Amino acid sequence: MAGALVIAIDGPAASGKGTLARLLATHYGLRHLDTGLTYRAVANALLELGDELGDEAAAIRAAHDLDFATFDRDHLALPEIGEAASRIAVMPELRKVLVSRQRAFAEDEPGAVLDGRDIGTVVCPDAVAKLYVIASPEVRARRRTQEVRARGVPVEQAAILADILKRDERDMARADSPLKPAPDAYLLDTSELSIEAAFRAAQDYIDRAMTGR
Ligand SMILES: Nc1ncnc2c1ncn2[C@@H]1O[C@H](COP(=O)(O)OP(=O)(O)O)[C@@H](O)[C@H]1O
Ligand SMILES: Nc1ccn([C@@H]2O[C@H](COP(=O)(O)OP(=O)(O)O)[C@@H](O)[C@H]2O)c(=O)n1
Repeated sequence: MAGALVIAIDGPAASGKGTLARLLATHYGLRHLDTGLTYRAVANALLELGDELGDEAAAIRAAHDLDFATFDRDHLALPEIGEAASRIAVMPELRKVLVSRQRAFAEDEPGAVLDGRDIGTVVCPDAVAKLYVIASPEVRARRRTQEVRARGVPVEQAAILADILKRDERDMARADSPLKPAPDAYLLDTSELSIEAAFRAAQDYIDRAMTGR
């Protein structure tokens, strides 16, 4: 993996991880993987097969079959799939399969930006830069509500807030790879920042991390 440059971005639901990851990948000429989509796609496969969400063997088969290049982002963005994703994300053997595939993606040249919940702590602990992105629950619920409505799905902000809080709690409380900042992560609160300002703050930190300053 000599030379692969990896940027890890973690944080709670709708904090702005994916937005930053896409912008940073373009800026640094890296590939991007939204690891949340991998959990959402497995959950979606189980729902489509009519399988129980608790069937770990079926989840593992779906994880092996995933094509990381062709996620149906619009469909996977539905709130009920996010909820189902966080329920299957507690399964240790499923996580092993997805983590191994995510790591392989990260290690390909020239490197990549990965965003999720356990990138800096588990998937890529040696990443050159680690960001932990947060925003207040109210701000996150407002942004996510606008985003889902823009996709043509009518949702109530109160329901989105409840979904976000429930998922955060489950993601932070699970035994395997809980959501938490890596000890060496840079904390970025985007509550009061525009996308542009958040990007500049992230870029400034990453430039310093890459030059060892
Ligand atoms: N700093 C920001 N200011 C305003 N809106 C933002 C900001 N960062 C992200 N958003 C918007 O908030 C929503 C959630 O962001 P996203 O990057 O998808 O979060 P995550 O990947 O953490 O779930 C998106 O609609 C995105 O455009
Ligand atoms: N690296 C990751 C990424 C997502 N997940 C799980 O997948 C769910 C959906 O992740 P996501 O990143 O698509 O969610 P949002 O932050 O976009 O709402 C999360 O609530 C987690 O339970 C995980 O466990 N580990």
